[in-house]
Parts: sequence; structure tokens; C-alpha cells
Amino acid sequence: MALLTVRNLAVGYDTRPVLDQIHFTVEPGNYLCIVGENGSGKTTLMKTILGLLPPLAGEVLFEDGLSAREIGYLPQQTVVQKDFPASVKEVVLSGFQGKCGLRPFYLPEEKAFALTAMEKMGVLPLADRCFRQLSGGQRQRVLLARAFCAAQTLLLLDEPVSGLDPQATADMYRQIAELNQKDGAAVMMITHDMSAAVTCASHILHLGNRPWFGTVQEYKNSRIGRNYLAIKGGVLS
Ligand SMILES: Nc1ncnc2c1ncn2[C@@H]1O[C@H](COP(=O)(O)OP(=O)(O)OP(=O)(O)O)[C@@H](O)[C@H]1O
Repeated sequence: MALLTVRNLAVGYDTRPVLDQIHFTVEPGNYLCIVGENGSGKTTLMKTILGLLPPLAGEVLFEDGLSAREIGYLPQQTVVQKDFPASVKEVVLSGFQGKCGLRPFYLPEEKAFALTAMEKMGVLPLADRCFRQLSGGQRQRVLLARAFCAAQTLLLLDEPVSGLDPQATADMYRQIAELNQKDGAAVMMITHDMSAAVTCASHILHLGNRPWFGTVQEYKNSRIGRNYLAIKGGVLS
């Protein structure tokens, strides 16, 4: 069974649908990019998968043993996040909060894993720095380490490179690719960067009037993919 199966899903607010007829699967090791115009419903879909919004119709099914709480989530950047008054170490460790339940402390193995995650993302030297004093690129790598602590099977990343300069963007894509290829985490990433989407991803979910799902190669050959890549300046080869 796939890690995540979405069938005939409609998402929206109250009873007002934003999107319907969404079908896709995420298998272990997949790298799925979710693309589409502003306001097409990418974040709404991600919140529904995370269980933060109820589906208006259809199903979100997780593989046995996996639940919405065991997904590593890197949310879209917000002002509140940037002002978070905590150290880098505390932010990364907070990835374990979902597993703590009522336990008011972190286990030694959780602390050790957080150190490993910080090392992987190249932010270990920043461990005692205040999160809000970091650069945008450093903050995003800290939040990726946090997401990896929360879950190693499936990571949901909402526009992880928005606002980053080209070097920080390249670093972030490299870290995400490593988590996917070396650590075996399946990735679902919302992005407006079509060039990255068709380079990094194995699959594309294009949201719009008629949601489209398939492999990157199928997307490049499809009418919707060719049109969108032409508009967004992506790579067609
Ligand atoms: N809390 C909310 N209540 C009602 N409608 C909302 C809410 N949040 C978003 N919407 C509406 O839902 C639609 C989809 O928004 P969503 O944020 O999911 O789009 P998106 O594809 O992630 O956009 P972007 O690319 O700009 O981040 C929009 O029309 C938006 O105005």
C-alpha cells in the first residue's frame, strides 16, 4: 500500500469547495511537487492531509502505522515564526512535541536525534543561537531539521525556498534531496519554482480546475504541463 492515498478528495472551508476530484498517491521514496497558480488550493490541500481541515468529500488514507501526526511539516513562512523567541536547538527539538504527549521533557534519544538532524542540515554550529536572529536560509534549514525530527517517512514542505537567495535556495534543495535519497524520506513539496519541480521531483500534482497527477516525464509530455512550463519558464527537455 502507498504511504498516502488520496481518493476523490474535495477540500475547502466550511462547505465552500476550493478543489475537488483530487486523486494521487505517495509511495515510499517519492518526491512529489504540488504546483498551481496562486489561490489554487495547494495549502488548503496540505492542511487537509495534515488533519487541520476536514475533507469536504473523499478520503485521505495513510499506510498502516502512519498517521497525520507522524508527518514532518515545514509550514509556509509567517511573521510569527520569524519572531519565535527560542534557540535553534529548542526549535528543532519541538519537532518531537507530537510524540511527547503529556511528557514534559525530551528523551535522551530525541536529543541525540535532534543533534544528528542539525548536523545533517549544517546548522549544528548555530544550536545555541536565537532562532529569530538567523538569516532566512538558516531559518528554513532549522525548520527542515525540525520537520525531520517529527517524522522520517513523509515530509510536507510548503514553499520552503520562498524569499531565499539563489545560494540558500540551492542549499535547501540539496538538503531536501539528501533527506529523500539518502534517508529515504518521501517528500511532498509545494512550489512555484517549476524549474526545480521538474528537476527534483519524481511526480507532479498540478492543482487547478481539473487536478492532474503523474510522473515528471508524463507531465512534461502533457498539455497542461507543456502550457504551464512555457508560462513559468521551466525546462521542457
Ligand atoms: N481560512 C480560510 N477561509 C476561507 N477561505 C480561505 C482560507 N484560507 C484560504 N482561503 C481561500 O482558499 C483558496 C485557496 O487558498 P490556498 O492558500 O490553499 O491557495 P494556494 O494554492 O496555497 O495559494 P498560494 O500559491 O498563493 O500560496 C483561496 O481562494 C483563498 O482565498
